[in-house]
Amino acid sequence: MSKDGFKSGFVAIVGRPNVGKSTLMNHIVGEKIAIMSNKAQTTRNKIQGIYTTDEEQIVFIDTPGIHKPQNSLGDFMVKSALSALHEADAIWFVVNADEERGRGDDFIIERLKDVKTTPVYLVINKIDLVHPNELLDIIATYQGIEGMEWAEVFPISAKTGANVQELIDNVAGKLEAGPQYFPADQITDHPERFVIGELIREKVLQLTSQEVPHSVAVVIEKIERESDEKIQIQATIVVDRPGQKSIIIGKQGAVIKQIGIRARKDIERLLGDRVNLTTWVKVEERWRDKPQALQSYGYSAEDY
Ligand SMILES: Nc1nc2c(ncn2[C@@H]2O[C@H](COP(=O)(O)OP(=O)(O)OP(=O)(O)O)[C@@H](O)[C@H]2O)c(=O)[nH]1
Repeated sequence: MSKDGFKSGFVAIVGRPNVGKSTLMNHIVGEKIAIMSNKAQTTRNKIQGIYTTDEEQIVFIDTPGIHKPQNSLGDFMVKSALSALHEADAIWFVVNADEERGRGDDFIIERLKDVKTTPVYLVINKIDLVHPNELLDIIATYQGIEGMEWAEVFPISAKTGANVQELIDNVAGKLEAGPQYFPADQITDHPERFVIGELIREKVLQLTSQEVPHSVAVVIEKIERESDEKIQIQATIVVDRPGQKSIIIGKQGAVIKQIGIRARKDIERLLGDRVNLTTWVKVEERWRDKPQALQSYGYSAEDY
Protein backbone atom coordinates (compact mmCIF):
# COMPACT_ATOMS: atom_id res chain seq x y z
CA MET A 1 0.00 0.00 0.00
CA SER A 2 1.25 3.48 -0.73
CA LYS A 3 1.19 5.70 2.32
CA ASP A 4 1.60 9.43 2.23
CA GLY A 5 5.25 10.40 2.57
CA PHE A 6 6.41 6.79 2.57
CA LYS A 7 9.71 6.12 0.87
CA SER A 8 11.04 2.89 -0.56
CA GLY A 9 13.78 1.56 -2.72
CA PHE A 10 16.27 -1.17 -3.54
CA VAL A 11 19.82 -1.45 -2.31
CA ALA A 12 22.19 -3.94 -3.93
CA ILE A 13 24.88 -5.37 -1.67
CA VAL A 14 28.04 -6.54 -3.40
CA GLY A 15 31.40 -7.70 -2.16
CA ARG A 16 33.67 -10.71 -2.38
CA PRO A 17 33.05 -13.74 -0.16
CA ASN A 18 33.69 -13.42 3.57
CA VAL A 19 33.65 -9.65 3.81
CA GLY A 20 30.58 -9.91 6.04
CA LYS A 21 27.59 -9.28 3.77
CA SER A 22 25.41 -11.88 5.50
CA THR A 23 26.44 -10.63 8.91
CA LEU A 24 25.49 -7.11 7.88
CA MET A 25 22.13 -8.29 6.54
CA ASN A 26 21.53 -10.19 9.74
CA HIS A 27 22.26 -7.15 11.79
CA ILE A 28 19.84 -5.05 9.75
CA VAL A 29 16.89 -7.37 9.31
CA GLY A 30 17.51 -10.02 11.92
CA GLU A 31 15.82 -13.35 11.71
CA LYS A 32 13.99 -12.64 8.52
CA ILE A 33 17.07 -13.45 6.53
CA ALA A 34 16.98 -17.07 7.46
CA ILE A 35 13.54 -17.24 5.93
CA MET A 36 14.66 -15.46 2.80
CA SER A 37 17.70 -17.59 2.18
CA ASN A 38 15.88 -20.86 2.74
CA LYS A 39 13.65 -20.15 -0.17
CA ALA A 40 14.26 -22.14 -3.32
CA GLN A 41 16.44 -20.12 -5.61
CA THR A 42 14.04 -19.35 -8.38
CA THR A 43 15.64 -16.03 -9.13
CA ARG A 44 19.11 -14.91 -9.89
CA ASN A 45 18.87 -11.54 -8.27
CA LYS A 46 17.78 -12.64 -4.86
CA ILE A 47 16.00 -10.52 -2.33
CA GLN A 48 18.17 -10.85 0.76
CA GLY A 49 16.31 -8.91 3.32
CA ILE A 50 13.79 -6.20 3.93
CA TYR A 51 14.08 -3.32 6.37
CA THR A 52 10.82 -1.59 7.22
CA THR A 53 10.03 1.33 9.49
CA ASP A 54 7.00 3.61 9.64
CA GLU A 55 8.68 5.93 7.14
CA GLU A 56 10.53 3.72 4.75
CA GLN A 57 11.18 0.31 3.33
CA ILE A 58 14.53 -0.79 1.95
CA VAL A 59 14.68 -4.01 -0.06
CA PHE A 60 18.19 -5.46 -0.16
CA ILE A 61 19.10 -7.45 -3.22
CA ASP A 62 21.97 -9.73 -4.03
CA THR A 63 23.31 -9.87 -7.57
CA PRO A 64 25.34 -13.07 -7.70
CA GLY A 65 26.30 -12.52 -11.34
CA ILE A 66 28.68 -9.75 -10.44
CA HIS A 67 30.74 -11.87 -8.06
CA LYS A 68 31.74 -14.59 -10.45
CA PRO A 69 34.71 -14.62 -12.80
CA GLN A 70 33.64 -13.36 -16.16
CA ASN A 71 34.62 -16.39 -18.20
CA SER A 72 32.11 -18.61 -16.44
CA LEU A 73 29.29 -16.21 -17.07
CA GLY A 74 26.85 -16.14 -19.88
CA ASP A 75 26.38 -12.70 -21.37
CA PHE A 76 22.92 -12.72 -19.97
CA MET A 77 24.09 -13.18 -16.39
CA VAL A 78 26.42 -10.22 -16.62
CA LYS A 79 23.79 -8.09 -18.25
CA SER A 80 21.17 -9.03 -15.72
CA ALA A 81 23.50 -8.41 -12.79
CA LEU A 82 24.47 -5.06 -14.23
CA SER A 83 20.95 -4.02 -15.02
CA ALA A 84 19.95 -4.86 -11.45
CA LEU A 85 22.73 -2.57 -10.28
CA HIS A 86 21.60 0.19 -12.60
CA GLU A 87 18.05 -0.18 -11.38
CA ALA A 88 18.95 -0.14 -7.69
CA ASP A 89 18.67 3.11 -5.76
CA ALA A 90 22.07 2.54 -4.18
CA ILE A 91 24.85 -0.02 -4.13
CA TRP A 92 26.81 -0.99 -1.04
CA PHE A 93 30.21 -2.33 -1.95
CA VAL A 94 31.42 -4.12 1.16
CA VAL A 95 35.12 -4.66 1.79
CA ASN A 96 37.11 -6.05 4.68
CA ALA A 97 39.10 -3.55 6.79
CA ASP A 98 41.23 -6.37 8.06
CA GLU A 99 42.51 -7.48 4.67
CA GLU A 100 44.24 -5.69 1.85
CA ARG A 101 42.36 -4.79 -1.28
CA GLY A 102 42.66 -7.83 -3.50
CA ARG A 103 41.78 -9.26 -6.91
CA GLY A 104 38.29 -10.19 -5.78
CA ASP A 105 37.65 -6.58 -4.79
CA ASP A 106 39.17 -5.23 -8.00
CA PHE A 107 37.07 -7.57 -10.11
CA ILE A 108 33.93 -6.06 -8.63
CA ILE A 109 35.25 -2.50 -8.82
CA GLU A 110 35.74 -2.99 -12.57
CA ARG A 111 32.04 -3.88 -12.91
CA LEU A 112 31.00 -0.99 -10.67
CA LYS A 113 32.81 1.47 -12.91
CA ASP A 114 30.15 0.80 -15.55
CA VAL A 115 27.39 1.83 -13.18
CA LYS A 116 26.98 5.52 -13.75
CA THR A 117 23.54 6.38 -12.45
CA THR A 118 23.42 4.60 -9.09
CA PRO A 119 25.34 5.93 -6.07
CA VAL A 120 27.98 3.43 -4.96
CA TYR A 121 28.89 3.36 -1.27
CA LEU A 122 32.22 2.07 -0.06
CA VAL A 123 31.37 0.13 3.10
CA ILE A 124 34.48 -0.82 5.06
CA ASN A 125 33.46 -3.62 7.40
CA LYS A 126 35.13 -5.26 10.40
CA ILE A 127 36.56 -2.03 11.77
CA ASP A 128 36.46 -3.66 15.21
CA LEU A 129 39.51 -5.63 14.04
CA VAL A 130 41.69 -2.63 13.24
CA HIS A 131 43.03 0.31 15.20
CA PRO A 132 41.16 3.56 14.48
CA ASN A 133 44.47 5.13 13.41
CA GLU A 134 44.69 2.68 10.52
CA LEU A 135 41.34 3.64 9.05
CA LEU A 136 42.49 6.55 6.94
CA ASP A 137 45.19 4.43 5.31
CA ILE A 138 42.67 1.70 4.57
CA ILE A 139 40.24 4.16 3.01
CA ALA A 140 43.09 5.64 0.96
CA THR A 141 43.69 2.28 -0.74
CA TYR A 142 40.21 2.50 -2.26
CA GLN A 143 40.35 6.12 -3.20
CA GLY A 144 41.81 7.54 -6.36
CA ILE A 145 40.95 4.46 -8.41
CA GLU A 146 40.53 5.73 -11.96
CA GLY A 147 36.91 5.80 -13.07
CA MET A 148 35.53 4.90 -9.64
CA GLU A 149 33.86 7.44 -7.43
CA TRP A 150 32.35 6.59 -4.06
CA ALA A 151 29.14 8.40 -3.24
CA GLU A 152 29.84 7.82 0.47
CA VAL A 153 32.46 6.04 2.54
CA PHE A 154 31.25 4.24 5.67
CA PRO A 155 33.51 2.36 8.07
CA ILE A 156 31.31 -0.08 10.00
CA SER A 157 31.29 -3.22 12.04
CA ALA A 158 28.52 -5.61 11.10
CA LYS A 159 29.43 -7.65 14.15
CA THR A 160 29.16 -4.94 16.80
CA GLY A 161 26.73 -2.80 14.82
CA ALA A 162 29.01 0.24 14.94
CA ASN A 163 27.91 2.88 12.40
CA VAL A 164 25.38 0.53 10.77
CA GLN A 165 22.34 2.61 11.70
CA GLU A 166 24.09 5.70 10.29
CA LEU A 167 24.65 3.81 7.04
CA ILE A 168 20.97 2.83 6.85
CA ASP A 169 19.81 6.34 7.66
CA ASN A 170 22.07 7.79 5.01
CA VAL A 171 20.73 5.54 2.28
CA ALA A 172 17.16 6.05 3.50
CA GLY A 173 17.69 9.78 3.05
CA LYS A 174 18.34 9.17 -0.64
CA LEU A 175 15.18 7.16 -1.32
CA GLU A 176 12.26 8.59 -3.19
CA ALA A 177 8.58 8.31 -2.40
CA GLY A 178 7.38 4.80 -3.13
CA PRO A 179 5.06 2.03 -2.02
CA GLN A 180 5.59 -0.36 0.82
CA TYR A 181 6.28 -3.38 -1.35
CA PHE A 182 6.14 -5.91 1.45
CA PRO A 183 4.03 -6.14 4.58
CA ALA A 184 6.14 -4.97 7.52
CA ASP A 185 6.07 -8.28 9.36
CA GLN A 186 5.31 -10.80 6.72
CA ILE A 187 7.69 -12.50 4.36
CA THR A 188 6.04 -14.95 2.01
CA ASP A 189 7.39 -17.93 0.12
CA HIS A 190 7.49 -15.73 -2.92
CA PRO A 191 8.71 -12.40 -1.64
CA GLU A 192 8.77 -11.14 -5.21
CA ARG A 193 5.06 -11.75 -5.70
CA PHE A 194 3.96 -8.52 -4.10
CA VAL A 195 6.54 -6.42 -5.94
CA ILE A 196 5.53 -7.96 -9.26
CA GLY A 197 1.91 -7.07 -8.54
CA GLU A 198 2.91 -3.51 -7.69
CA LEU A 199 4.95 -3.17 -10.87
CA ILE A 200 1.95 -4.20 -12.97
CA ARG A 201 -0.37 -1.95 -11.00
CA GLU A 202 1.99 0.96 -11.56
CA LYS A 203 1.85 0.43 -15.33
CA VAL A 204 -1.94 0.26 -15.26
CA LEU A 205 -2.07 3.61 -13.51
CA GLN A 206 0.56 5.16 -15.77
CA LEU A 207 -1.17 4.12 -18.95
CA THR A 208 -4.74 4.92 -17.98
CA SER A 209 -4.04 8.26 -16.25
CA GLN A 210 -6.99 9.42 -14.18
CA GLU A 211 -9.50 7.06 -15.72
CA VAL A 212 -8.82 4.08 -13.52
CA PRO A 213 -8.85 4.60 -9.77
CA HIS A 214 -5.95 3.63 -7.57
CA SER A 215 -8.12 0.92 -6.10
CA VAL A 216 -7.31 -1.42 -8.96
CA ALA A 217 -5.82 -4.65 -7.60
CA VAL A 218 -3.40 -7.04 -9.21
CA VAL A 219 -3.36 -10.69 -8.25
CA ILE A 220 -0.41 -12.82 -9.20
CA GLU A 221 -1.99 -16.17 -9.93
CA LYS A 222 1.11 -18.08 -10.83
CA ILE A 223 4.88 -17.78 -10.88
CA GLU A 224 6.42 -20.83 -12.45
CA ARG A 225 9.74 -21.59 -14.01
CA GLU A 226 9.18 -22.51 -17.64
CA SER A 227 12.78 -23.27 -18.53
CA ASP A 228 16.28 -22.45 -17.33
CA GLU A 229 15.95 -18.88 -18.45
CA LYS A 230 12.27 -18.19 -18.52
CA ILE A 231 9.64 -17.66 -15.86
CA GLN A 232 5.93 -17.88 -16.55
CA ILE A 233 3.82 -15.33 -14.68
CA GLN A 234 0.05 -15.07 -14.76
CA ALA A 235 -1.60 -11.96 -13.37
CA THR A 236 -5.18 -10.80 -13.03
CA ILE A 237 -6.03 -7.12 -12.87
CA VAL A 238 -9.16 -6.67 -10.80
CA VAL A 239 -11.41 -3.65 -11.29
CA ASP A 240 -14.84 -2.92 -9.94
CA ARG A 241 -16.62 -1.57 -13.02
CA PRO A 242 -16.97 -2.89 -16.60
CA GLY A 243 -16.07 0.58 -17.92
CA GLN A 244 -12.69 0.34 -16.25
CA LYS A 245 -12.10 -3.01 -17.82
CA SER A 246 -12.53 -1.64 -21.33
CA ILE A 247 -10.21 1.29 -20.56
CA ILE A 248 -7.52 -1.07 -19.37
CA ILE A 249 -7.91 -3.33 -22.39
CA GLY A 250 -8.03 -0.40 -24.81
CA LYS A 251 -8.83 -0.40 -28.51
CA GLN A 252 -8.05 -3.84 -29.88
CA GLY A 253 -6.13 -4.59 -26.71
CA ALA A 254 -3.61 -1.81 -27.29
CA VAL A 255 -3.47 -0.62 -23.68
CA ILE A 256 -3.22 -4.00 -21.99
CA LYS A 257 -0.51 -4.91 -24.46
CA GLN A 258 1.57 -1.89 -23.44
CA ILE A 259 0.95 -2.63 -19.76
CA GLY A 260 2.27 -6.13 -20.34
CA ILE A 261 5.33 -5.00 -22.28
CA ARG A 262 6.37 -2.37 -19.75
CA ALA A 263 5.66 -4.52 -16.70
CA ARG A 264 7.53 -7.45 -18.20
CA LYS A 265 10.65 -5.34 -18.67
CA ASP A 266 10.63 -4.25 -15.04
CA ILE A 267 9.92 -7.75 -13.76
CA GLU A 268 12.77 -9.14 -15.84
CA ARG A 269 15.09 -6.61 -14.24
CA LEU A 270 13.83 -7.54 -10.80
CA LEU A 271 14.18 -11.29 -11.29
CA GLY A 272 17.18 -11.27 -13.59
CA ASP A 273 15.45 -13.75 -15.88
CA ARG A 274 13.33 -13.66 -18.98
CA VAL A 275 9.64 -13.58 -18.24
CA ASN A 276 6.53 -14.66 -20.06
CA LEU A 277 3.74 -12.50 -18.65
CA THR A 278 0.05 -13.13 -19.22
CA THR A 279 -2.46 -10.63 -17.91
CA TRP A 280 -6.24 -10.87 -17.59
CA VAL A 281 -8.69 -8.20 -16.56
CA LYS A 282 -11.55 -9.19 -14.32
CA VAL A 283 -14.52 -7.19 -13.07
CA GLU A 284 -15.54 -7.85 -9.52
CA GLU A 285 -18.10 -5.28 -8.52
CA ARG A 286 -17.51 -3.58 -5.19
CA TRP A 287 -14.68 -6.01 -4.42
CA ARG A 288 -13.32 -3.61 -1.87
CA ASP A 289 -16.40 -4.11 0.29
CA LYS A 290 -15.96 -7.84 0.47
CA PRO A 291 -13.60 -9.01 3.17
CA GLN A 292 -13.01 -12.32 1.46
CA ALA A 293 -12.11 -10.69 -1.83
CA LEU A 294 -9.79 -8.31 -0.02
CA GLN A 295 -7.95 -11.15 1.54
CA SER A 296 -7.51 -13.02 -1.68
CA TYR A 297 -6.15 -9.88 -3.33
CA GLY A 298 -3.51 -9.64 -0.66
CA TYR A 299 -4.96 -6.83 1.43
CA SER A 300 -5.96 -7.08 5.02
CA ALA A 301 -9.05 -5.30 6.24
CA GLU A 302 -7.00 -2.70 8.16
CA ASP A 303 -5.59 -1.35 4.92
CA TYR A 304 -8.94 0.19 4.05
N1 LIG B 1 35.28 -9.13 13.68
C1 LIG B 1 34.32 -9.05 12.76
N2 LIG B 1 33.97 -10.14 12.07
C2 LIG B 1 32.99 -10.04 11.15
C3 LIG B 1 32.31 -8.81 10.90
N3 LIG B 1 31.39 -9.03 9.92
C4 LIG B 1 31.49 -10.33 9.59
N4 LIG B 1 32.45 -10.94 10.32
C5 LIG B 1 32.86 -12.35 10.24
O1 LIG B 1 33.38 -12.60 8.95
C6 LIG B 1 33.06 -13.92 8.51
C7 LIG B 1 32.35 -13.85 7.16
O2 LIG B 1 31.10 -13.18 7.31
P1 LIG B 1 29.84 -13.42 6.35
O3 LIG B 1 28.79 -12.52 6.79
O4 LIG B 1 29.55 -14.88 6.27
O5 LIG B 1 30.47 -12.96 4.96
P2 LIG B 1 29.77 -12.90 3.52
O6 LIG B 1 30.32 -11.72 2.84
O7 LIG B 1 28.31 -13.00 3.65
O8 LIG B 1 30.36 -14.19 2.88
P3 LIG B 1 29.73 -15.06 1.66
O9 LIG B 1 28.42 -15.58 2.15
O10 LIG B 1 30.77 -16.11 1.48
O11 LIG B 1 29.62 -14.12 0.52
C8 LIG B 1 32.21 -14.51 9.61
O12 LIG B 1 33.04 -15.32 10.42
C9 LIG B 1 31.71 -13.30 10.40
O13 LIG B 1 31.48 -13.59 11.74
C10 LIG B 1 32.71 -7.66 11.65
O14 LIG B 1 32.21 -6.53 11.53
N5 LIG B 1 33.72 -7.85 12.56
